[in-house]
Amino acid sequence: MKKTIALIAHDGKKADMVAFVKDHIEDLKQGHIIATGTTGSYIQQTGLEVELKLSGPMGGDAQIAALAAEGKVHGIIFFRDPLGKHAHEPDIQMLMRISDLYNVPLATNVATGTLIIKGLL
Ligand SMILES: O=C(CO)COP(=O)(O)O
Repeated sequence: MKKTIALIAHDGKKADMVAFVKDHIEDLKQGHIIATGTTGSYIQQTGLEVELKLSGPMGGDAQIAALAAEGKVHGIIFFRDPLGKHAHEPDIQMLMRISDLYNVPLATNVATGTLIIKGLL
């Protein structure tokens, strides 16, 4: 069964996410990739197949959290912008809480994101 990996990046980190996807595209092709809407539309430009959820501020983080709670997401790579402020901060915290509650690996930077890919794909 393919592992489902969620990719999410705040605006200040979207370029980093695209570079990360390009660096790991062959590994990522082994999984089922989902992403929040805007992040996903950038990732699609790399040629990687991505299932798009809603944009983060419109509920995309919450959708991914719900899937994680149902055991349908096996790893989350979430490049947060430590300098940004977000109207949907409660959703972001909820996603992180759910990943801890259900023991779903969640990476917040390139180094740990690489470990998730190497461990799961
Ligand atoms: O806001 C986000 C995560 O909290 C990301 O959402 P987008 O990928 O739609 O920009």
